[in-house]
Amino acid sequence: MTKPDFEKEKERAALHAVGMVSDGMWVGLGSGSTIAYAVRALGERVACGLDIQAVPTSRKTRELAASVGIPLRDLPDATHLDLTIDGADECDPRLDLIKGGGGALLHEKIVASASRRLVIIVDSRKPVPRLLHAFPLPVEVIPLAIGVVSFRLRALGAGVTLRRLPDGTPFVTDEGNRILDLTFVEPPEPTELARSLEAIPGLVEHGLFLGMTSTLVIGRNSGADVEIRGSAGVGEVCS
Ligand SMILES: O=C[C@H](O)[C@H](O)[C@H](O)COP(=O)(O)O
Repeated sequence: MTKPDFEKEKERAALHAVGMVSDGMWVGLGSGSTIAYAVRALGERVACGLDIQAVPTSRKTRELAASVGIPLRDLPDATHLDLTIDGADECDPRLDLIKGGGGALLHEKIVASASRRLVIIVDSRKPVPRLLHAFPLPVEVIPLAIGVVSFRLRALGAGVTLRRLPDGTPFVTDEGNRILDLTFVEPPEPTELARSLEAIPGLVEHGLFLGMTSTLVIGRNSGADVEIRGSAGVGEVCS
């Protein structure tokens, strides 16, 4: 059996999602390696005359989008968006997600929450039967609350790890916060966990995106290019 080409899957999912964008839209751009394919493809459509405004969710996405000529708006300028394209670390059959593997969950959740449609693009490794059984759940915490928040997270049954860079220094988010990665020996129900996390002062946001996804696009290697879950919808493609 041939080994799956996950980069090909990401690209196929990204191309499909970019086909859903049409003239006049305000488009949210997520973060991560899968989104990079979408940003480059969107840049090609902009070069062909597609007229959009885009709101990036991280410094990295902003830089890439600017480099391919996508017109950009800042998050404070946005009130609502037509469509957001983003990646995910895990997605379950209800299209609920874990996000934040790259540490961009706070801006991503604000943009997703302001979007009429959230289109999630993933490769075939991301769909799982249940969340919280494999990928650690990222939460963003203000630096001075790290001790207090960690204590309360452990009381909820979580294993807590401060995310660090390869040189050992703490990872710092675009908002100057820290990321704690949570693991569970006995994974809780995501909705209940989300409620508990939202009640902890100093915990700014968590990576559970529940009930937000409109469409999940899974890139495939063989057969059809993509598998769609949730609502479909394809716009024009630049030739
Ligand atoms: O913080 C990062 C984001 O939530 C990403 O969308 C997520 O980690 C997926 O990234 P990738 O496409 O690189 O797997």
